[in-house]
Amino acid sequence: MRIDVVTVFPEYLQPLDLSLIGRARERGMLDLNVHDLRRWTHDVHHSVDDSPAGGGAGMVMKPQPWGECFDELIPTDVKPRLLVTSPAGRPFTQAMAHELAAEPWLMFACGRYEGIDQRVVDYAAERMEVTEVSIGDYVLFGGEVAVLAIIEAVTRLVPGVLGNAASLDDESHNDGLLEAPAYTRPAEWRGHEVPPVLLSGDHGKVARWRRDQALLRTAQARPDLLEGLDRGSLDKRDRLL
Ligand SMILES: Nc1ccccc1-c1cnco1
Repeated sequence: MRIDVVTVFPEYLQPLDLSLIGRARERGMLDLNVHDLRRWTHDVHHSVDDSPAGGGAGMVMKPQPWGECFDELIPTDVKPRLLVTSPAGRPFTQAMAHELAAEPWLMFACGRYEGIDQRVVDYAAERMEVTEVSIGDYVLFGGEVAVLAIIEAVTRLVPGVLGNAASLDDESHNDGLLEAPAYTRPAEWRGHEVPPVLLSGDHGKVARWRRDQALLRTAQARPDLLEGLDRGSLDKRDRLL
């Protein structure tokens, strides 16, 4: 998978040099490139923003650098899927992570200030698939943090990036539920015990306990997820809870 990130703060993306993503890049599993948008500016101040048309507070990212960036990075015959991080975007979910993990080439445009001139999105949408995406209902200084979160969620689904693929099986949102609580040694710690079923060696009982805990946790913290759950995926015991 190829990923390009265009940002005015390339150093914000340095965490992508670390850990499993960094290793996947070294091994050639991820072709990930970070580009400074100011590379496509021509004035002495390398300006990327201007006053908002119609007035108002703040500044808007101007279209010219983005247009020249696309001209250089995107050939005529092969197009990336363009993700524009924005508070007004489509909510990012695990389902979208799976959708994006199937794409051969992703390009992320990190907005700053009051956003990117809308014509950048409209112009790009004439040439490639463009999705404005949000990681939540809150306001950040810019899109870089959102891009880090999305790239981590997506690349860990790319075969070979996550060492032990089994880790993908029992995690939150994978089966529509939040994951069960996790424990390790010692069996008792400061008056708190590991639930005895987890030490029983009975794999069937452990699996049932984890499923019950996942359902209870989801009902308490995210009842909305239960509404969206395919009822067919609930077995008879689930319905008793
Ligand atoms: N607040 C923001 C400001 C700029 C670019 C993205 C965002 C964003 C993305 N998801 C939530 O917020």
